[in-house]
Amino acid sequence: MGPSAALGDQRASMEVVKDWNGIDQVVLRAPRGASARASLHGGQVISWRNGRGEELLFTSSKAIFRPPKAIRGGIPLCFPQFGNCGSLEQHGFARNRMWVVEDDPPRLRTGESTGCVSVDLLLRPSEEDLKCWPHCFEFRLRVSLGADGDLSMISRIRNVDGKKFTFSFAYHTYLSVSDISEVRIEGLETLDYLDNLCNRERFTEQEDAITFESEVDRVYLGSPDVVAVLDHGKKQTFIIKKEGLPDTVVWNPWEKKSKSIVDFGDDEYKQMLCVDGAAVERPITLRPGEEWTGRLELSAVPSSFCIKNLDPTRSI
Ligand SMILES: O=P(O)(O)OC[C@H]1O[C@H](O)[C@H](O)[C@@H](O)[C@@H]1O
Repeated sequence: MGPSAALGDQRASMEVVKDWNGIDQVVLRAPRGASARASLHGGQVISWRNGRGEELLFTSSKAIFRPPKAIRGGIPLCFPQFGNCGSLEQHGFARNRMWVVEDDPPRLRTGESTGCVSVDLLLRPSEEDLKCWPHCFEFRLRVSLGADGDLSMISRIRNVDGKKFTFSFAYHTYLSVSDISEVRIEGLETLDYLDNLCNRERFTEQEDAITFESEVDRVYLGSPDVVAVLDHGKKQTFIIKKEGLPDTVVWNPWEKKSKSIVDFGDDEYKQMLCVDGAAVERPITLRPGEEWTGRLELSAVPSSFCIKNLDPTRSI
């Protein structure tokens, strides 16, 4: 074993394993030890670990890892509907379907970085899906890990139908936090938001930073493409960068709602916070042959690396 291997260095790798229900999971490993795991159930990233092996995403101890239930945790994909504003089941069906690995996907735009290891997943509608949402689409998801352990996700949704269709979308990202009372979000101050707890009424954020003392369920509108989630307990900051996704959803169910969610522990709201790059207020319309791209990039850095070092105008 060479000296670098002794320090935990390894080659980037991708491996397909079975979970305890026999469902395939794709495990990505970056050279300095970071890893990510995506289940073909929902095309859902269910784990993202840093180079020290620490889990950065929350998954409930009561999560059910079998269709037709979505997995409570990780990064469910809400498509073609976010929430319950529409005729479909809550958050659409993509998170409950079996995806496939695509070995030879169409190329991304030139110049797009794809990390040091990645996997491409694909969802096409089934006959049943077409009965409730009669639109032919191809949803391609690339999940990548950078050499530094950053997690990036690129969603490409293509209209392969003969007529236009409209959808909403979210990367419903369950971040793992030390304690919700130790967490604040920077980057959403002064924005307007729709409050799901008040019939989606529109308000303007008055706080300098968002902190948590009760249930929160909001869609921040026209949010910047870089938002920071500071966790004082872990002295760690999540940097969330997005592209093609105008809104940011913030959700914590708090005590009472937690007790009503069957696949969620009564006290688990303390260890999680959902901050989603999303397109909710203005759904996306694709004409036949058109494709939409929405990107999300997550990094976890020591909090001493302050948000002021970030340039919100830099695209990902
Ligand atoms: O329980 P789920 O269907 O996974 O939804 C969990 C939550 O997702 C989003 O954050 C919505 O804004 C919430 O209203 C919803 O409660």
